[in-house]
Amino acid sequence: MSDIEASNKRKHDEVEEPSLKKQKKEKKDKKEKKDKKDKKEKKDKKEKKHKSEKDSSSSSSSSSSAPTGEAKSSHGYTQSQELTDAPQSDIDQFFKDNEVSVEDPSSSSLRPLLSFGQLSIDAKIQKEISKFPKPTPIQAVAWPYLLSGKDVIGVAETGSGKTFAFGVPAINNLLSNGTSKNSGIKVLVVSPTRELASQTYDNLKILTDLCGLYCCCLYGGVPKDQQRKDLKRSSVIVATPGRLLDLIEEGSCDLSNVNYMVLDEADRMLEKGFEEDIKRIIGSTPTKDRQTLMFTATWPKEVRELASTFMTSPVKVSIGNTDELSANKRITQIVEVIDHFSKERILLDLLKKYQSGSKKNEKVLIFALYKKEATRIENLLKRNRYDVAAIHGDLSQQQRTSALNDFKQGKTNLLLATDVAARGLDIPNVKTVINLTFPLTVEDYVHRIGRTGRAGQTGTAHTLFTENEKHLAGALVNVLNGANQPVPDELKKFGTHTKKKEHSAYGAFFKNVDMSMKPKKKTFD
Ligand SMILES: Nc1ncnc2c1ncn2[C@@H]1O[C@H](COP(=O)(O)OP(=O)(O)OP(=O)(O)O)[C@@H](O)[C@H]1O
Repeated sequence: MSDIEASNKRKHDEVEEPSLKKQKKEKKDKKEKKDKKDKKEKKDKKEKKHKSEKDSSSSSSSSSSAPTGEAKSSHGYTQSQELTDAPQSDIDQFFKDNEVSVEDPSSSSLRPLLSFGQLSIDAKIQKEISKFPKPTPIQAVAWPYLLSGKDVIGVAETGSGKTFAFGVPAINNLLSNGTSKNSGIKVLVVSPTRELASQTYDNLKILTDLCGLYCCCLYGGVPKDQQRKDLKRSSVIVATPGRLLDLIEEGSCDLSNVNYMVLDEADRMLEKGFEEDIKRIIGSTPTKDRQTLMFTATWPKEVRELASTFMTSPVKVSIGNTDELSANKRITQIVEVIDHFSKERILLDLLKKYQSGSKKNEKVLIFALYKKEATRIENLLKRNRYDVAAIHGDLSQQQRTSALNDFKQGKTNLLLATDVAARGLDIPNVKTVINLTFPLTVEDYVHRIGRTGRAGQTGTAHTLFTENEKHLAGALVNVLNGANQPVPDELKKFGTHTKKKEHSAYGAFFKNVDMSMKPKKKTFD
């Protein structure tokens, strides 16, 4: 199977595709849409004019130095007196310790929140979030900009609290804008997989429940009826693209009131294959006064230009050196170069190593690349009397959900998954990730191993690497070096040539993008 076929196959595992029926309906609606489009174009012209006036009113300079103490107030955010009074040396130290970099076209230089006490938001949300000792760096730096109404690109390592980084301002902004149950959908979070959408929903629901608002989760593989009902009263939705488009096109989901939109795992959502869906979804939200957020742990140059077309003067907040692809440094990475045919025997040896004796009950997550491989390995493990749960695209949604829950709750300590589980999933206490087959990209590798070592913990990732993946050896060596991990000689033998990642839309002609450039605006019907 070619890489492209495999990649497309994988995407089918992960994202709900709009149905054929819908495509027919689309044709029928085309004429109607054209009439609407003419009207909309007129409206958009006016909005564009308004936006470019807004953009040009802000300076285009950018800064990555620690902001100074002057009290700031904009769009409902006022810097607390405590933060204003904090010595500049504390702010400088925070920037240094956490390798923070901020590129802010409007030079608003908002100080990071060094404690929850410096955050002035709704008391109920404040109380809930204060169950943690302090904001994580991405929360500390992004919150002031998000509460100020800025578009933000947030890049920080796996397991660093990005969900609340975008979730807390989302719900607080709803409250400060006086949102009620009848205000329509105001907040939209788009996620690449059903499991991640559901997890993000669980997190946001904690906050909306506290505030008397409703949140709902839209994904495929389950009936639509309940989702249609939930949509009627929800202010916040978390959705996978396919089901969301289905519900938009049948008229059950109206995004025209959305003013806060998040692309979670943004680089994945902007990849070819999802790009068209994302354009259609964004095209259903208002262009004017929409705050747009992109969050991820990996931000390849290839997607940055496309991202900028959806955003207005975004502030880019990075924790760590995010210009280079980098992995969480608390994860011990072991890479073993092996012969393809010895994989299964080595896997059984690794399970003895990572799940026996005092480690008997430790959670291990195994990644395979294809559904067929996952099924074959699941059978192998069962034959060897391992109690293994599995998540991949050949299983029903009910089977996927119950496998993940069993693993989360520790009912089973071994989970076998395809890349459907690579991004975002926050599973407590995964001690070891085994990459049985290397993923298609090194970005996916960083996300896969990020299922361990979350929220300040440590973990181990053991990766089997074969000659079939030698074109990724150079990029993997860079990730290992960046995290001070040993590089096996056998890996170096493949050479350290790094194959440039091609964007399927821009191909070999892709240009690296200057983030200080003014965004170009595209309008979608
Ligand atoms: N301020 C905080 N202090 C400590 N833990 C936190 C804090 N905020 C969130 N967490 C916890 O950290 C864990 C990881 O958070 P989250 O899932 O949001 O990570 P992420 O950065 O989105 O990871 P990924 O890149 O894999 O999607 C969660 O269990 C979450 O509850």
